[in-house]
Amino acid sequence: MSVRIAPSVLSADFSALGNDVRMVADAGADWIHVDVMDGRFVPNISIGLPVVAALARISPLPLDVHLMIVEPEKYVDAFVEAGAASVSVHVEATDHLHRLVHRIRHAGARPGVAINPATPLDTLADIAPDLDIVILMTVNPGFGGQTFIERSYDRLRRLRDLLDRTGSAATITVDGGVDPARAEAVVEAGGDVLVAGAAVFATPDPAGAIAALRTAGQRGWQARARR
Ligand SMILES: O=C(CO)[C@@H](O)[C@H](O)COP(=O)(O)O
Ligand SMILES: [Co+2]
Repeated sequence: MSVRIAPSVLSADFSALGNDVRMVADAGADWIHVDVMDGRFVPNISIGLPVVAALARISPLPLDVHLMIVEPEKYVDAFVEAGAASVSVHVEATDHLHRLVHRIRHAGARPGVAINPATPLDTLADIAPDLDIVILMTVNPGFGGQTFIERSYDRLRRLRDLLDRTGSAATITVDGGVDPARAEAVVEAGGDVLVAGAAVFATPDPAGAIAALRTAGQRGWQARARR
């Protein structure tokens, strides 16, 4: 196992989404991260079910769907049906996280939980063993291209400890403001999957950015293994 790279199509060219997905797949990305925003849980509206279904038809890579929506219980089955390989819901968006996580798995996708920068990590302690993915938000959700919140390194280390302590095999996805300059430290602190939107799609050389994320991430992975 090694670091995985998940470009976020939030910063892709929406008029040529299929091309952008194929381009990052050819460049060696591992997952396609799809940010679904409803204008209520977050102050932005992005894409929804028809786009996920269309991407699922053409994507050579698994779709990692990040739901930033209220009442996610109304929609998780539909996103799995649309072709999501993993579906993550926000811990802040539901009162019935255990039921929802198991519903996602029962529907046939890998369940994940995303957590905002100000939410105590301990909220995850009792659900962690049931998760495949924890998305640690390193910006406030809602927009691509924001600056990584520095305090996230400490949260990453504490989340890694929490997963070890609770016997959880979940991977940690680091989401927001990740770029090649931060990738090594982010992985060394506990990240397994690097989401990158602007750092991939808002550069003139997306393939080079993916390679740089992987090289730096691998260094962090090795440093973590040595500890
Ligand atoms: O979920 C989100 C934002 O809410 C992210 O997935 C962003 O889309 C990542 O974009 P960058 O910060 O890497 O530009
Ligand atoms: Co996201």
